[in-house]
Amino acid sequence: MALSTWADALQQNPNAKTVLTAFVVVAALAFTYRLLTTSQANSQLPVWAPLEIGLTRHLLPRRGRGYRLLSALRRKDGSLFGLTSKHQMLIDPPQVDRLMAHSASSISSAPVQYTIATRVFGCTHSPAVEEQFYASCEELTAPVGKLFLNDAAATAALGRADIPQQVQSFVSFSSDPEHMKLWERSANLKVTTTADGVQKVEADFQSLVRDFGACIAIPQLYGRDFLERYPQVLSDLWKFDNDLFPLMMIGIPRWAPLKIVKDGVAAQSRIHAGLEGLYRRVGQYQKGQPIDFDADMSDISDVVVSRHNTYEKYGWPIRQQGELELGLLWGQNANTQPVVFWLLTYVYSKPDLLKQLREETSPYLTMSETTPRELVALDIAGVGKGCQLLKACVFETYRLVNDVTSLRHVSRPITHTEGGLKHELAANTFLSALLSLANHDPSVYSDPESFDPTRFLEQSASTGKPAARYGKLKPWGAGAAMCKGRTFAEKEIMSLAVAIMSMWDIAPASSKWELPERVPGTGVQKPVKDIRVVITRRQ
Ligand code: HEM
Repeated sequence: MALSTWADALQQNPNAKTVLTAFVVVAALAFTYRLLTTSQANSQLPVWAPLEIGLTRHLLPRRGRGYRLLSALRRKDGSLFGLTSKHQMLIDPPQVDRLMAHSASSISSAPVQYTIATRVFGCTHSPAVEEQFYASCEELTAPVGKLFLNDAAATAALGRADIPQQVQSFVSFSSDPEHMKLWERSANLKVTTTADGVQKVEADFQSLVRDFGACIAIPQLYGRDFLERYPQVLSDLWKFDNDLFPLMMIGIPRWAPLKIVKDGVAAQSRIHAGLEGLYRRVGQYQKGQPIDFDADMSDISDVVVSRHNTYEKYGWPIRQQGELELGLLWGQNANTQPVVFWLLTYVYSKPDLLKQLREETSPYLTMSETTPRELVALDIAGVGKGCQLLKACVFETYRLVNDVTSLRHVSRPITHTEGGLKHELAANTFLSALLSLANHDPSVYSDPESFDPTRFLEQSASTGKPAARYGKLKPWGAGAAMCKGRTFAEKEIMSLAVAIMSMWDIAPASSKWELPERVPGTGVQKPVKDIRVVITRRQ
C-alpha cells in the first residue's frame, strides 16, 4: 500500500490510528513468533491469532481503507484471509459448513482447546498433562452434552432451579448486604420508598442480571453447596472474564507486573482452588468417605460425577482437575448471562414490545391471586415452544451482541475449493471461521443496528403462525465442536427473561433509556459501562 494512502487513512478516520497500530503490533507479533517458534512444538494456536481475528472483525465490515489494507491478506480473492499460512481466517459461512464437515482426523478443536486451557484457563502445561488432555478430552465433553444439549434434561435442570421462587427476590429491597441475595451484592443497590409507599431499588443492571443468572445456573452443575461455600466465585469469575481472559488470550505472561494481571491471576487461583476442593469432595462422596466440611453433595450433577470418573480414569492430579474445570464454569456462564442482560435491556427499552411479550408469555405462567402478585409456576417447555416472538428477540440479541468464531486445527492437508478457486490448507495450521461478520452487514440485515425481532419471524408452513427461525445466524459455532450447552442456554435465557418480565417493572434511572455502546468481550460484547435502572414490583 502506498505511503500516501496510509497517511490519508490516518487523517480521515479517527479510528485509523488505533487500527494501524494494532495491525503493526499483530504483524510484529507474527514475525517474532515465527522466529521464536521454529524449533518448538507447533500445535499451539499462535498468540497473534486472536488479535488478527479482532482486527479483521473490526476492519472487514467497514469497507473503508482498513478493508483495503486487509485485502492484501486475502488468498486468491477468495474468502480466506491471513497474515501467515499458520493461521487463516474464513469469512464466508456457507464455505465454513463445508469445511467443518471434514472428519475429526482432518480438522479438530482439541489443540485449540488445549491452548486455551493452558494459556488462558491457567492449566499447568507439561508433557504429562498434554497427554492426559488429548486422551480424555472427548470423554470429558460428552457428559456436558447429555445435560446441556438434551431438551428434557435441560428443562428438568431449570425446573429444579425453581426460577419462580428465586425471581421473587430478584431485588429484595434490603439495604443491608447481610440480608441481600447473593446476586444483589455487587449491583450497587440504592433502596428508596416514595411518599405513597412504593418501594424502589436503583441498581447496576448488568451486574444484577449477570449474577442472578449465574446463581440459577451454577448449582445445576456443581450443587448448591459450592456457591454457598464460595460466594466470591461470582466476582472472581467476572474479574477473570473481563480482565484476565483477553490478556492471556494474546499471550501476556501471567507474571507481567501489571495490577490488572496480578488481580486477575489471584481471582483465577481462587477459582482453581474452589473447583479443586469441589472435585476432592466429589471423590470422597463417590468413595463413601467422610466429606470435607460435611458438605452436602447430594445435588451435584451427573456431568460432574462423570467428569470426576474420567479425571480419575486418566490419572489427572487433583490440582489440574480444578484448573481445567475453570473452562467449564466459564463456558456455562460467560456468554449466557450477558445475553440475558442485553435481551432485557432491548425489551424493556421498547414498551410496546414488552407489552406484546407479556401477552405472549402469560399462558405459560401461573401468577398468585395475592397483592402484590407473585410468579407461582413457569412452564419452561411451553415457553420454548409457544413464545416465538420471545425466541425471535433472543435471536435478534445474539445477532447484535455475539462475536462468534470457530477455531480449528488442521491436522491433515485439506483441499478447499470455492467459486473456482482452490486452496491447499497445510497440515498443522489453524483455521478460524468468523461466523458473525454478516450480522451487522446491511446487505444481509436491513438497518442492522436497530433491534427488530421480526426479521427472524417466518410464517410456519405447518401452522400458518409466525415461527422464529435462525436463518443465516450461527451463534453456536459450526461442525462437530459446536456449542454443547446451547439447549440449556437458550432455555435459561428465555425462562429468566419471562420470569423477570412477569414480576418486575424496570425503568432507566435517568429519564430515558440510553443503550450503552458495545465493546468486544470474550464471546458476547459488553456494555462500555453498566447502566443504572430503577426496579419496582409489578402491580
Ligand atoms: C448464549 C450462551 C452461549 C453461547 C453464545 C455459546 C457459544 C459457543 C460457541 C460459539 C462455541 C464454539 C463452537 C465452535 O468452535 O464452533 C461454544 C463451545 C462450547 N460451549 Fe457454548 N455457548 C453458550 C452457552 C454454553 C453453556 C450454557 C454451556 C454449558 C456448559 C456451554 C458449553 C460449551 C462447550 C462444552 C463448548 C465446546 C464444545 C466442543 O468443543 O465440543 N456453552 N459455545
